[in-house]
Amino acid sequence: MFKLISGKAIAQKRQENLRLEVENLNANGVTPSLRVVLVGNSGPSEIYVRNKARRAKELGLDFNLIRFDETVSEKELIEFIDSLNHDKTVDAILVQLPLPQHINEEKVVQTVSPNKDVDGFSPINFGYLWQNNPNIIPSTAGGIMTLLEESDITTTAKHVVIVGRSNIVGRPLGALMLNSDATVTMAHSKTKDLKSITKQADILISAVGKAHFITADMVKKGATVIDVGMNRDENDRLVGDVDFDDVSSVAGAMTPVPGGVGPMTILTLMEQTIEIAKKRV
Ligand SMILES: NC(=O)C1=CN([C@@H]2O[C@H](COP(=O)(O)OP(=O)(O)OC[C@H]3O[C@@H](n4cnc5c(N)ncnc54)[C@H](OP(=O)(O)O)[C@@H]3O)[C@@H](O)[C@H]2O)C=CC1
Ligand SMILES: Nc1nc(=O)c2c([nH]1)NC[C@@H]1CN(c3ccc(C(=O)N[C@@H](CCC(=O)O)C(=O)O)cc3)C=[N+]21
Ligand SMILES: [Mg+2]
Repeated sequence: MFKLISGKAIAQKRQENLRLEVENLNANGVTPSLRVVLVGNSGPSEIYVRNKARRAKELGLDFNLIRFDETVSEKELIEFIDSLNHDKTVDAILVQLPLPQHINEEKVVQTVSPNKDVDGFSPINFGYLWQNNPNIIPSTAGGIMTLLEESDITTTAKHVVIVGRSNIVGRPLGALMLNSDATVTMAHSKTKDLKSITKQADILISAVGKAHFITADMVKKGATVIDVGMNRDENDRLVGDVDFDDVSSVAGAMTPVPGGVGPMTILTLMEQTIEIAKKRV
């Protein structure tokens, strides 16, 4: 038995409730507002921005994308973020990553006020998460937890293997899985004999950024496989990290790309923007 997990369908279903919450806030004179800062351009960031703008519009959020040229100075960027921190009409701030080489990413992330840090990347929110006392959490990791919940896939006592340890995906997901009583293994580019580790996973999550990276020989029969990757293949098609046709013959459940984790990331971002805005009522 094989189950295709549609993040798209789950996100659509939950968005209906969100719309009602926004109506409720509107009745109280509050329109949740989100500001997205994008420096230069990268493929995955452009997809993210486009889809966020669409969902925000459907929900009636006050959404604004602020683009900076790749050559913007660190100082100018930080001053701009600080102006958003002080703007009372702004609930939530998201700075798209990665940033260009000449800009210190840590410094920029630390500039975002923890109260408006809808990505959950600020050290305060990251710390809360790792103390099992989460406040605002990173959207992709949060979206994956919702996706599993909605698919009745439990995490307690499961062996969860996460490939990738970035601050955006792998690390926060490791914390959430640990908080949810999974036994967690985090693998990365220095991991020895990766296949022997991924083969142990009841739930395997790939956040590497390489097309066809996960193949059937790396997956235990019946395992759940979650594909975070956003890559272009040889034919310039959008694909994940998982070799879908190969792995679907052994996995028990799997997310597609597109239509898997991506829509859940956006849903979670919208949910958290609305949560922050509720504090204004
Ligand atoms: N769908 C969504 O909502 C989202 C999708 N993405 C996509 O997910 C992918 C990962 O993103 P992100 O976490 O930002 O990427 P990063 O490049 O920051 O991290 C990649 C991770 O993969 C590890 N890695 C690289 N090569 C190997 C290897 N051969 N074996 C094992 N591990 C390896 C790296 O290890 P090391 O740390 O040792 O370098 C690193 O930890 C990208 O395709 C991105 O576009 C990202 C965010 C959201
Ligand atoms: N601060 C920050 N936070 C992030 O969460 C972040 C980031 N920077 N930088 C870029 C990556 C990438 N990312 C995506 C989110 C959703 C889709 C998405 O909507 N995917 C659709 C694509 C469908 C399509 O339009 O083709 C899907 O998978 O179905 C893609 C990529 C978030 N990231
Ligand atoms: Mg940099």
